[in-house]
Amino acid sequence: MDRTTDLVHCASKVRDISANIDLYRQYISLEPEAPYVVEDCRPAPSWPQNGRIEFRDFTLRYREDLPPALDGINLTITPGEKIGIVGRTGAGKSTLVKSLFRLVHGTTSGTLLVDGQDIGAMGIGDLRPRLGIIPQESTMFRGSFKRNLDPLQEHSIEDMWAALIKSGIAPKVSGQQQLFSLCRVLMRMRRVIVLDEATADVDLETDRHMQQLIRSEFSDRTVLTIAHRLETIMSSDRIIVMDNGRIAEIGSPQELIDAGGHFAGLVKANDFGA
Ligand SMILES: Nc1ncnc2c1ncn2[C@@H]1O[C@H](COP(=O)(O)OP(=O)(O)OP(=O)(O)O)[C@@H](O)[C@H]1O
Repeated sequence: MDRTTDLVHCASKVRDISANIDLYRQYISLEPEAPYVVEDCRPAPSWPQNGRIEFRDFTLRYREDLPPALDGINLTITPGEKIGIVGRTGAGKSTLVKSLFRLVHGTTSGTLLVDGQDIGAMGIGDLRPRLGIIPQESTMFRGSFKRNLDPLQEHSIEDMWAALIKSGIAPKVSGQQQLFSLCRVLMRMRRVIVLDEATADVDLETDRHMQQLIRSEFSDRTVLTIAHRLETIMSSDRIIVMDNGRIAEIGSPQELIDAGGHFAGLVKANDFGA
């Protein structure tokens, strides 16, 4: 009986050890994060001043054996432009915006410039904090409300209150976390702001409130929006339709409606009318 117990004990130990080995293998196979700062390629403290984005023949593969998730993207977004991004699932929408933050691990070719600066050459510590993002799922961590809102402690309490009041976070019952992310972005007011399905989980009223705020507060900022609801991006200056890692359609909403392609189909299906 004792031997059986010993055997069971041993078997469970072996299972634990092999699970740890698997975990260790996963850790050592993780790609190292890019350098935080590259001394000879540091942007000016005021960068980016305008918010011009240029993808030049930009290709990204998550793995060598996979087809490109972005395939030869050539795109110039002018300062202050509002860009809506749509496309089927897996079309490359998230990869496109995450590339701006270098949040995707993979191999790239071509260049991605923000205000003339090659973002692939600089450290991620000089890149990521200079751009704004409202992701689909906001990160909250243990700590005070203020610490969550301003983790780097860059802002005054007045700035924080101004952002909180503008966002209308207090009386809202739904979308609190998204409004919290909006507050963070409102406090920092970066030149380039990305909304990656930011309002997918909020109700229509909160979505409209956020869009209205983005239009008024970020009127001179470059804003890229991947939208769950078509309504969210109908007032964009230009719409990009992604398909299979490529830009399939690009133009103003009306131009794309007139062209009668994928976007026009979406508009019709959503009963927006031409
Ligand atoms: N971490 C990853 N590793 C490998 N392939 C990935 C990874 N993330 C995305 N892909 C692939 O890259 C392509 C583009 O994905 P991406 O998430 O950018 O599309 P999407 O248009 O944002 O889709 P969705 O609307 O579903 O979010 C897809 O073929 C997807 O399967």
